Amino acid sequence: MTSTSTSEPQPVSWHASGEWTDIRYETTDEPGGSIAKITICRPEVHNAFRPQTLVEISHALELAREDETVGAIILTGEGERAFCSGGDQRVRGDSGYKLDEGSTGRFHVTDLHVQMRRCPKPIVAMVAGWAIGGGHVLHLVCDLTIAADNARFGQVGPRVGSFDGGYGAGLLADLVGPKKAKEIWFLCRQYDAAEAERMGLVNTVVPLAELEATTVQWCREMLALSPWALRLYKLSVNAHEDGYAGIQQLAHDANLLFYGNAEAQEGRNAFREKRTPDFGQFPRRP
Ligand SMILES: CC(C)(COP(=O)(O)OP(=O)(O)OC[C@H]1O[C@@H](n2cnc3c(N)ncnc32)[C@H](O)[C@@H]1OP(=O)(O)O)[C@@H](O)C(=O)NCCC(=O)NCCSC(=O)c1cc(O)c2ccccc2c1O
Repeated sequence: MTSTSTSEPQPVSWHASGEWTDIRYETTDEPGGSIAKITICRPEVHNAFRPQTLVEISHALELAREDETVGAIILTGEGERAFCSGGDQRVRGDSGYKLDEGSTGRFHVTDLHVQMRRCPKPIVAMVAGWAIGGGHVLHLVCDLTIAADNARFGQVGPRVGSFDGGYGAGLLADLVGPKKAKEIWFLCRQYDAAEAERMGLVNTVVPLAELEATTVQWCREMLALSPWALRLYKLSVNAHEDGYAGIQQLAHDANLLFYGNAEAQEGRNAFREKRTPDFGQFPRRP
C-alpha cells in the first residue's frame, strides 16, 4: 500500500441528482470544487452493464464534464462485491448487446470509451470486488484506479466468446507490457489486488473500509491543482495514444487558449471593425 498524503481524510457528503434506472449520479459540494461520482447500480449481476447502463453513464459523464464546479470524476460499482463484470450476458444478442427485446444489437461501450478519453477532467476508477471482462476495460480507460484489497481483475472474453481489441488491448499492453497482456487475455486468469499493483494495473491498494475515503482524498488533491495543467497533461498523453483524434483534441485546446490571447482577439476585432489587423504589435517569440 502506498500513499503520499499525510492529512487525515475529511468526511464527504454526497448529493444525488437525476432520474436513473441503472446508475446513481452524485456530487460533493465543497470549497475548491466538487467531485462527481457515477455508480453502476446492478449488484444482482455484479454490476454488469446493459446498453441502458452505458447510455446513463454517458449522460452522467456529460453532466460532470459540463458542470464547471466538478474537477474530478469517480466511476464505481454499487456494493463491495463488484466494480463491474462487463457486458450483461443476458441481453447479449447475436450482433451485440440489445437495448430492448426488439432492438438490433450493438456495442454502446465503444462510444463510452472514447467519451471517457475525451473528457478533459480526471476519471478515477474506485474498484471493490470484481473488475472483469468489459468491467476490467472500463477501469483501464479511467485515468487512475484505486483498488480495495478485495478487488479481483481479469479478462474473460475468450472464455465467453468475446475479445476487446480496442483500448482493452492497447492500454493493457502499455500498462503491463505485451507479454503480460497476452497472458491476461490468453489464459483468462484472475489477479488479486496486490498482483494488480505489482503489474502497474492500479495506482494503489487500500483496505476495503478505506476505499472511498482514499479515492476522495486523491480527488481532493487533484482539485487543489491547476485544472488547465491537469487537462492539458491528460490530453497530451492521449495525443500520443489516440493518434489524430488525440492530436485534434490537444490542438483544439491550444486554440482555446489562443482565443484568450490579445493576438487572436486582434484578428477577431479587426474583422468585426472592418479594418486591417495589426499583428505587428505582437512579438514573434523565439
Ligand atoms: C464475475 C464473476 C467471475 C464472479 O463470479 P462469482 O462466482 O463470484 O459470482 P456469480 O458468477 O455467481 O455471479 C453472481 C450473479 O451475477 C450474474 N452475473 C455475473 N456477471 C454477469 C454478466 N456479465 N452478465 C450477466 N450476469 C452476470 C451471475 O449470473 C449470477 O447471477 P445468478 O442469478 O446466477 O445468481 C462471474 O460472475 C463471471 O465470470 N461473470 C461473467 C463475466 C462476463 O462474461 N462478462 C462479459 C464479458 S464480454 C464483455 O464484457 C464485453 C462487453 C462489450 O460491450 C464489448 C464491446 C466490444 C468488444 C468486446 C466487448 C466485451 O468483451
